[in-house]
Amino acid sequence: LRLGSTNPPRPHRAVEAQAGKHEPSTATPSRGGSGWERPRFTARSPVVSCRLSGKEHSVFTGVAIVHCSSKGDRSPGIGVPPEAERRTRDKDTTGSHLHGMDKAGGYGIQALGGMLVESVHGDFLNVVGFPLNHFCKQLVELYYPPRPADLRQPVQHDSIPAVDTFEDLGDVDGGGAEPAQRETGSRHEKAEAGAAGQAAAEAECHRTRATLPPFPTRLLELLDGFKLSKALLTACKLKVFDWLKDEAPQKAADIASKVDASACGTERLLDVCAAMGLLEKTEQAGFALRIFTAPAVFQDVYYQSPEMQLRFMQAMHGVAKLTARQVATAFDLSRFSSACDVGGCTGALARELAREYPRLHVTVFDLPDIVELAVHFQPAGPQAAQIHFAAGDFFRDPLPSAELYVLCRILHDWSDDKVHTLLSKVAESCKPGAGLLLVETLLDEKREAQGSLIQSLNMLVQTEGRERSRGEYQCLLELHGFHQVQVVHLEGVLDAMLATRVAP
Ligand SMILES: C[S@@+](CC[C@H](N)C(=O)[O-])C[C@H]1O[C@@H](n2cnc3c(N)ncnc32)[C@H](O)[C@@H]1O
Repeated sequence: LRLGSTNPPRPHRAVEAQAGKHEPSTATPSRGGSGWERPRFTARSPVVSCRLSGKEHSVFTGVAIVHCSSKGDRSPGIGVPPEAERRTRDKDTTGSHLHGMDKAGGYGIQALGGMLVESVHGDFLNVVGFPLNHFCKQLVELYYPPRPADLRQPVQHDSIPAVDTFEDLGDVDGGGAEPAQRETGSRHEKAEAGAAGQAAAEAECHRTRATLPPFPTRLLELLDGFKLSKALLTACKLKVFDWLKDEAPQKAADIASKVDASACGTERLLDVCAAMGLLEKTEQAGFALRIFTAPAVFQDVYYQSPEMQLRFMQAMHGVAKLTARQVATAFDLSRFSSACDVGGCTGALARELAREYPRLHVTVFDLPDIVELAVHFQPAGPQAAQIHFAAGDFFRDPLPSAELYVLCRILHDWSDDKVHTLLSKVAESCKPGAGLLLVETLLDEKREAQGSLIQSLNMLVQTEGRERSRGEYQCLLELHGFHQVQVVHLEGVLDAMLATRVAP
């Protein structure tokens, strides 16, 4: 697929001069019963072209112009105006393919869908469905707020100013807030008026700056993120990482010749990969693949500072509150009188267990710092007397004794070795007949569920863990003496498994 889009519909003089050169050869969609307005051509045309069976097909969609001129507030993703689509289908046998293309926005080309896209003509963000028009207007409001005098004479904003006219907003044609200077009076008068005008403008500028909101850094980070993902896809497509896989560091020029790309472009691409931490760059040796040898440890990732700890707890608390009731009621746990929620964080699940089983006493076991902060998450209520907190490290310290152990979203954080260590500790603490309630997202056996595979990749990037299938968990449980495994799929992504400890 090749996707094309157009940028601002308002003509900039420099671009206007070229208008016509890029006008589409196909007819423009006219206003019909479909609600689409006739687009006005100003500069480049929004063209979607696709290569199918080696043949290039270009389709005029009217995407950006139609939306910008009629609605004014959102530029869409790829969306083919119904009439344009019909025209093209009538003319071309690629109708079904085009139908696929008009869903390109839905495939999320900014994310994994980007893998389908060979190249983008025009503005990537416009193809994605970035609300460019709205965005530009907001920028203008941020940096060029209208003066009271301008507000009295409303400016017709039938469209956004072209992006490349932003620096020129003082120009009347540019549609900005600064009115043009009038040519009146003698040279001397003009010079005086000019100086006074400039002083006033500077004072105005200082005042405006002082009241400006902070620079939108997050927005720029977001844009950088889009660009980084495209750079990464390009590097993968050129097989840069494959060329570096088994070899010593290489100079950009050597890789350029292997991937058949320009030396300068390849060097920039490799620099971006190095900045992302995927390659290592040394001036003498060149670029080498970065080997991730030391997997991250949970605390190092999430608990780097007290602020991060608290933020993580807040996130966990929110998620746990959403799922706690389902977890607590997945099985009948009324035969247990004591439970230990291992890695129970803020105690959100403990509270739901206590509410559901009024004779159950629950100990929440977590790291000392977390237990200390957990007080901030405890609401008053009748369950409070059923819940206690105990601090410790579940790899090193003895676990509180209980008839039921709960491991909710714990094992997926850890490597197989660590999971064995933890399960053997739980098994040691259990008497025969004790229960183990395991809550995780089970990978489907064929590993086809994209969502959980992506989640599994996420676990690897963020921790040393991974998601596992029902079979894998069952093997782990049985290896540690837990049998009679029952599984319940909860609404959403979680699954609950209940197993019973048998006599060793
Ligand atoms: C992913 S959270 C799950 C929290 C909770 N079980 C839930 O499902 O919402 C993992 C929890 O394990 C705790 N944890 C991590 N390493 C630990 C350790 N070595 N000893 C005790 N708790 C630990 C963390 O502090 C955190 O509360």
